[in-house]
Amino acid sequence: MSHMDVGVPSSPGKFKSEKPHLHHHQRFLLRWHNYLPKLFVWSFFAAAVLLALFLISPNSSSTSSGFPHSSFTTERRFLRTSSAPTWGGPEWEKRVRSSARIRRRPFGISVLVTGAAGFVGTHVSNALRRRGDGVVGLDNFNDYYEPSLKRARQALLSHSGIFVVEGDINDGALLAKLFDLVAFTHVCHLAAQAGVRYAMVNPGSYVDSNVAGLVSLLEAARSANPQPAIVWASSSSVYGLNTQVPFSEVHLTDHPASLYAATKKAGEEIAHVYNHIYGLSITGLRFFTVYGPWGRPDMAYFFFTKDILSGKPITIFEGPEGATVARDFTYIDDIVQGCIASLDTAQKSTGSGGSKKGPAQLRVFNLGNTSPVPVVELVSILERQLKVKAKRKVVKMPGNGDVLFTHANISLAKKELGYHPNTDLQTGLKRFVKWYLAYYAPPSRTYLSKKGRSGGSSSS
Ligand SMILES: O=C(O)[C@H]1O[C@H](OP(=O)(O)OP(=O)(O)OC[C@H]2O[C@@H](n3ccc(=O)[nH]c3=O)[C@H](O)[C@@H]2O)[C@H](O)[C@@H](O)[C@H]1O
Repeated sequence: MSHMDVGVPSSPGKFKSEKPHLHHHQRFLLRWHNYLPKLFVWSFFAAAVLLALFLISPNSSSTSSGFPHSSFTTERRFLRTSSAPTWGGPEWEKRVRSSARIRRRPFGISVLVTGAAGFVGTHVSNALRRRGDGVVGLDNFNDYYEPSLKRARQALLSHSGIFVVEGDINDGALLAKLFDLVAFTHVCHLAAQAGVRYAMVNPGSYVDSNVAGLVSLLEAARSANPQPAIVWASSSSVYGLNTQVPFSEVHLTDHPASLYAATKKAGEEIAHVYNHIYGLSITGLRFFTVYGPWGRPDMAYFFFTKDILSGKPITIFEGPEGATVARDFTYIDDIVQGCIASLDTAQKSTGSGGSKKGPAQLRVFNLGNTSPVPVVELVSILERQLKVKAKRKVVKMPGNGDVLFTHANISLAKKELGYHPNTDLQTGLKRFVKWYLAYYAPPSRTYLSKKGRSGGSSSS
């Protein structure tokens, strides 16, 4: 029976006289029948609002650097990776093998580059390919920062004939498959959860990538036959609260100031274990604040550029009693030079079948620029390059894991790797700004529309 048949009022009171003819349970049912459409509409509306809030949450509560203003509690605990990473199948295997093929005989190497769609990963992969080495990339394309930038880097690599496998370093089956398909001579392990301050927002992601992910990678490498030599990204942050300058590899690294630093330090200890037990040849590189074209939007030089151009204030940290905060900013090409020299000088691993046949090489190098620059000076250089005055807001450095200064002693890398950084901050930032303006095309309306297209925020 429809409500039309029984004359259920369209508005209360209109057909009041008909109501008493109905039994109590009928009236109850009719009332519900009447409310159901409304209930449905309101439920639908509430669900839509919740969904919209969920979808916009990563950007709406973020600063340019991508972190929530209001609190450091975890607003989004897990990073999203590419929707459905798929691997396997004859076509996929063909692409992996073809990308790994060495074009430079007899000395070429075949390298698995993890984090290949990342900043350093892209540059290293390209440099290897340019000289004819085999390169296969691996990246999970997570949304720590705008995935569109990672996709653009992937397109660049694809243009050079490099295949980037979509997958996670924690996927042991995928790693085993890759080592099964290709006898990689080297792994350049650059996949990591980067960023010092974000460790207070999403600590779990540091453990997942920098500890569990590293172990997963080393497990696959020690089981591979032949075992590859490993070169991997540690960090200048392991020096933590060390006050001896310049930072040397012989200094203690027992006082990390952030969880990021602690996971990198843990990585160095884990490397020692895999070298000791399984004979893996391992080289850890302590990178000092790497910057340049195709860089990371979560880093200060990058989001300062964005904010200066859009007229937003930038926050510059200062130490206690106005102490200067400084970094040994290192240009990407110099870092690439150090990575490639490390790959070229890496000795073979000595293990096979899960046990070592003799001692293997274990190294750690600083890769810095050796000339720290105050952050205020970095801002002045950017102002000159961009021809826009920054709206500076100087604040006391919050207790967020940052250290006051970094300064690399690079004599060991000079001696063992022939490492000679030759790009000063002025020159390097000029190249970065040129790339940035071309990529985002500010400050015209094109900039705004492109920004929207690429996801807008420079959050991770
Ligand atoms: O060498 C490393 O091992 C690390 O280098 C990088 O960390 P950092 O040296 O901290 O770089 P970055 O964030 O660009 O801050 C630069 C400066 O700006 C200051 N800073 C920062 C933010 C801000 O709002 N204001 C400010 O003054 C800040 O206090 C600092 O003095 C990598 O991100 C990290 O992944 C790791 O690789």
